[in-house]
Amino acid sequence: MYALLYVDRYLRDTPLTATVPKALATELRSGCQVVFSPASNRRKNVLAYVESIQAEPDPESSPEGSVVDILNRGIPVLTPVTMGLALWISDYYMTRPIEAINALLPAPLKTTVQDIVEVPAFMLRTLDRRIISTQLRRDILSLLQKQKKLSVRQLERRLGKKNLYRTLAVMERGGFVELKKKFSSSAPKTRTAYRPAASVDPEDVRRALARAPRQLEAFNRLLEAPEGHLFAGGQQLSHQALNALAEKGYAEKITVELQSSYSTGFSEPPKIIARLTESQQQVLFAVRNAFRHGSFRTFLLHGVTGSGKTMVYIELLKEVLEAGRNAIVLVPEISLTPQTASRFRQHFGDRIQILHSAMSSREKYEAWQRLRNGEARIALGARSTVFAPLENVGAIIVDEEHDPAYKQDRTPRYNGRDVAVMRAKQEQAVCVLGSATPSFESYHNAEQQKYTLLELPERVDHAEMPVIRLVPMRENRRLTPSLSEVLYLQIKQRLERDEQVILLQNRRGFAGSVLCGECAHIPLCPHCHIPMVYHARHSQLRCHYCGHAALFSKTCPTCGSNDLIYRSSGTERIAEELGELFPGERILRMDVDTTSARGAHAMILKEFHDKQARILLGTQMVAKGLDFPDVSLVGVLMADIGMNMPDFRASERLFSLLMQVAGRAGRASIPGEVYIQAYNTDNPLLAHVLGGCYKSFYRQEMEARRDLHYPPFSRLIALEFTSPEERGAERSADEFIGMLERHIPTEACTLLGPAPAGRARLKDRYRYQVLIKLTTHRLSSGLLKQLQYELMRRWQHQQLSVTIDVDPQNLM
Ligand SMILES: Nc1ncnc2c1ncn2[C@@H]1O[C@H](COP(=O)(O)OP(=O)(O)OP(=O)(O)O)[C@@H](O)[C@H]1O
Ligand SMILES: [Zn+2]
Repeated sequence: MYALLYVDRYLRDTPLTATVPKALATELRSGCQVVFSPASNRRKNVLAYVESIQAEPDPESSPEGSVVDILNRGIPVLTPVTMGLALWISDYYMTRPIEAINALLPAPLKTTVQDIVEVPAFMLRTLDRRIISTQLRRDILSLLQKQKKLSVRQLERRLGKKNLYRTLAVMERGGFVELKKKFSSSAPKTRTAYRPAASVDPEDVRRALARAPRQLEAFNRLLEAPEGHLFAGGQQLSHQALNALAEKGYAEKITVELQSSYSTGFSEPPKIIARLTESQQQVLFAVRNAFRHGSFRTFLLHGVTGSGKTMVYIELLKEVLEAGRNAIVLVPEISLTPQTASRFRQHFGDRIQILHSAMSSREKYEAWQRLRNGEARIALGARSTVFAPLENVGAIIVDEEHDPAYKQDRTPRYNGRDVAVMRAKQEQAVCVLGSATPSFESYHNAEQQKYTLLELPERVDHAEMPVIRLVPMRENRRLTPSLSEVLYLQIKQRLERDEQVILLQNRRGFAGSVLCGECAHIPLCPHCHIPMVYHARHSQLRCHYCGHAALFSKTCPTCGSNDLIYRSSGTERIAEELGELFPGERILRMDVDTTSARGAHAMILKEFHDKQARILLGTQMVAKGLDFPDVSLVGVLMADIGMNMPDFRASERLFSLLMQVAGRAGRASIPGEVYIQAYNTDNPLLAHVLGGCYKSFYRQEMEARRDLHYPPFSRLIALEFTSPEERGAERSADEFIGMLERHIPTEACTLLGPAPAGRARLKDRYRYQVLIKLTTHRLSSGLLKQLQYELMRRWQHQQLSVTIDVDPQNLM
């Protein structure tokens, strides 16, 4: 027998043939993970995946080695559907099948170093020699009896024998051994927390701390902590203050076990929703009918912010589970939307498996196994959750389908949303793409009847859409560099009424750049040649692309002048300005810098949810899915950020950001208002935002896209040529265009470039781009890949790397 295999680290486009020994033949199935032993070097075993099994060898390819062992107890790690997806991805996104396969399996499954064998406790007593039929099995058992636990590697070494997995799996089925994975973090995760000391009277403590405001505040917050304790390092709760409290005996240090896998660190009391609204029911009815029909169909659910899309998903999934089928829910980034995840969890309990990037290897591995063996029936998580090892999937939901986070920015550069549609097709499932601001691609597909459009034009419970107002910054009095008097008064009013405010500034750090008023010098990143961002807290300049950091000095490094101008405020500076305008008010800041610690997002959102703070300031993170009833005001500090980016999707992105953040206001009984500060008030996009109308914006933008043949009127393939040598990057791109033109008719596509990329140099590499616009034809994946390899081979001396990005989301 022969198997066609995709072998790890063998960068090939087609599977290779391997012989299968008789002993393995009955167990081997397609999708199995196996050990491949190449004929050229018998000792160099590699992991591989079985594409298919054949009785006869391929007449064109002779066997290159053999399958010597089967992993994962012979249970295929790829189902026919996920194998099909991997092959589709490698073809559509022009990568190698093994790269796609590796992308869809969790890391712990792709290594055998943690594999261990144990003897189950009872076996130690009841070893029955008659059952242990072979010498090898007896040897294994006697070794294990001495050691109780050995890694598979150790076992192999001691026995001087390799490829024991199949034997071990047979022995495991007989109950003689247990095969496990050992993870370094075997102990449950814990964290130090603080709680008020039991023996003290809060009033005494408050008096004693009258002169230590930080400690006093920390103590007050401990008293109010919902779970009775707080962790250090969260917003403004410094280790120092808490330690001081502990030393004085006012607080106690305790160790708290962190909840595992599904927990996102955010929870809220369940909300009882008696019944769906009329429009929710209509939408549910349409999707449910398609589901009952049992055939593939994709819906685009265009529902305004706060229209109750989540409840529709939940009701649909209830029916899917009842019908005995399974489901997948994709969200852009789970840490940013813990609220959505927790609502699903409330309804489905253990039947849902939440996949979280902050999970440990062990948690990831266990979650994967739970889905593979049917213990959990809904997988919810970010884009890679589309590969969940579930069988018989009946529905796939993609929440906030417009979000660019669905696109993976490394090989394979797939879009989770598009893979979701492909998977639904292969599973004969319904697929629901939901958004208040659908991507143009999806809306166009709906107009073309490829998707079925469903709408939720109103908010639930008669909540009104927020009123949106523009604040032209040139004409308005400013109280600080970033805050107009108008917005200030609005914030003040909300605080007086004890309502909440969300403020958006889509730039982090203190100042986007620092300009010398004397000599006009701007510090640039030495690796990327773009302005370094000033971070006041660490007194550092940082490059936001490569992370390079340098010490900030208050004098200009070239002329020594003290006259430095801080341009383009970031969240850090705005937090400082707000602190001055609203002394004593706690301001939560949410951006990449404040959320790097595990669980930090959830902590900030929880504090805001519990009204321990009334102002939440942040980057685009604050625009995502938050559903807090007391938020009555949303302020955008500078809508101009992102207006003039050289990317044809810049307007679409900004429109959707503004609409999404506006949508956080007035979601319950308190009406919402939105104030948008902008300099460039003529930008037509703003008029559409003020009108709150997606369709009018879509129509207008689509005209421009049609004229310029941009997606959805064409398909784009972006190629990037990078090299430490500028010449190499540019010339190879040129050569590529020449080669491509020789291979394809000119009318098949438009070629743009080569041109330096939006960020022409990143991390010491020069970047040149070529953009292929395909209006009618398709390009064969094989041709482009062949040209790619050819070029990399020819320009090896300049360390050229060429990446192909199909349907690129980011042209910078
Ligand atoms: N039928 C209903 N009756 C009462 N309240 C409801 C109903 N359906 C949903 N809600 C509530 O309405 C609020 C908004 O719902 P949800 O968060 O699902 O909106 P959404 O459409 O996802 O909005 P966004 O696009 O802004 O994320 C939630 O608090 C939800 O609990
Ligand atoms: Zn840099």
